[in-house]
Amino acid sequence: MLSKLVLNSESLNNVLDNKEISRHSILEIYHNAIKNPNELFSTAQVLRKKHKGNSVTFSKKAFFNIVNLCKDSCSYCTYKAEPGEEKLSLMSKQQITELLDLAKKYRCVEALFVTGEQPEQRYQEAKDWLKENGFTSTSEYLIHASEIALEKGLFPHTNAGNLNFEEMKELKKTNVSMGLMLENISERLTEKGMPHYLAASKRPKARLEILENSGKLQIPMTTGILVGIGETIEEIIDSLLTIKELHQKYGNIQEVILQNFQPKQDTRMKDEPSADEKYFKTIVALSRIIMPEMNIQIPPNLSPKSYQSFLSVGINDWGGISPLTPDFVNPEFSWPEINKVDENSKSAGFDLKCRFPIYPEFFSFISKELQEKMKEIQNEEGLVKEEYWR
Ligand SMILES: O=c1nc2n(C[C@H](O)[C@H](O)[C@H](O)CO)c3cc(O)ccc3cc-2c(=O)[nH]1
Ligand SMILES: C[C@H]1O[C@@H](n2cnc3c(N)ncnc32)[C@H](O)[C@@H]1O
Ligand code: MET
Ligand code: SF4
Repeated sequence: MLSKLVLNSESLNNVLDNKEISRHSILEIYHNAIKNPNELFSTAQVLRKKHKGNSVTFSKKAFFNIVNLCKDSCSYCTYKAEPGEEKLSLMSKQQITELLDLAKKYRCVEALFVTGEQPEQRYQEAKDWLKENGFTSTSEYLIHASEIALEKGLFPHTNAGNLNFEEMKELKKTNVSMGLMLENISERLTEKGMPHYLAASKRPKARLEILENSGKLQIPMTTGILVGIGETIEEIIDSLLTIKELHQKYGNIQEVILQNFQPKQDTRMKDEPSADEKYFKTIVALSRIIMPEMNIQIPPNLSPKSYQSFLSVGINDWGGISPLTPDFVNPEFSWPEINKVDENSKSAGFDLKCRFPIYPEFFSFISKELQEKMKEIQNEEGLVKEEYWR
């Protein structure tokens, strides 16, 4: 397969020969791809086949919108609620338990716990809610929720923004993996008028520190970038190189999500265009050549008409797909039916597989107890797909 690909680009030939690629070459590849993307796309495809074969994975999940009060304000976000708003979510222990039971009935394997950024630091409502449930911090509550999830046979994956070292250390006991989007490594995007101006937790230094901590703790980590928020291509490439360096240093990045920005009413970015599909695809392919062995994910609901075409530019994962809860971050984009994703993956030439919220390559990072619990519901080949996508 490799020898069949005849490329004009010396840089892409180097990539196929497993040579390290410089920032300068990546930029050059990008600019050539803007004129004609074929060589970049076929290189990404070859690497994808080489490292991931013909399979594409997903995790069957339920999305727990634990608390959406948030001390930050990103200009693109409608997840965040203010006290009194209709969309405000403050899940009680009982609501969490009920949703876990329902998720189990639907045969979900993942409980995705999402929160705003340290809500109790800014809102009395959050403090009261924690107190009513018997806790003093959001992370304490998440630790408790994760324990119940495990008891019920679901595997927790928490993305609660910037948690500190001790909080992550505690959550590692029950979470098979955790998530934190880098978003972007650019300081410029935190300046006045930019999307992260009012979000201290999105300062690159702050996010990096958390990701570094996840490395020191050897937590299988999901991270990624948000594409289309006014960044330059240099800033995208620097963000991808940052993730690559983190992984070279600690070995714990299990997947990279490439999330395409979608504008929303009632946000400061409502009049900005959504991420351009050609631009987005080029970035997907660049990610594959920068990190040939990485698990690379795009959410299918954010490209409803064309998600399957991303299989031929380098992705190998669809992320969490929920049969019962909305995507509370992008509620206007419902998740496709798993059957449909199967069909579409198949007609593009790929084999859909169900995975846990931790990829098999990382099983050794987590406790024996957690590994045993996962083994209870799978056979030698992993999760039996037919059982998990109805
Ligand atoms: O695998 C993950 N996917 C995460 N995703 C991806 C999510 O499952 C969906 O695929 C996308 O939101 C699609 O809109 C998030 C999406 C959000 O919009 C907000 C938060 C997250 C957090 C995670 C996460 O921690 N891990
Ligand atoms: C949880 C993740 O959801 C993503 N996120 C937040 N708002 C949007 C939006 N408008 N469009 C796409 N993704 C978004 C961010 O990347 C955040 O980290
Ligand atoms: C909708 S964002 C949810 C997770 C966290 N608040 C973050 O931005 O990273
Ligand atoms: S994206 Fe996360 S940190 Fe930013 S406002 Fe929304 S909930 Fe808060």
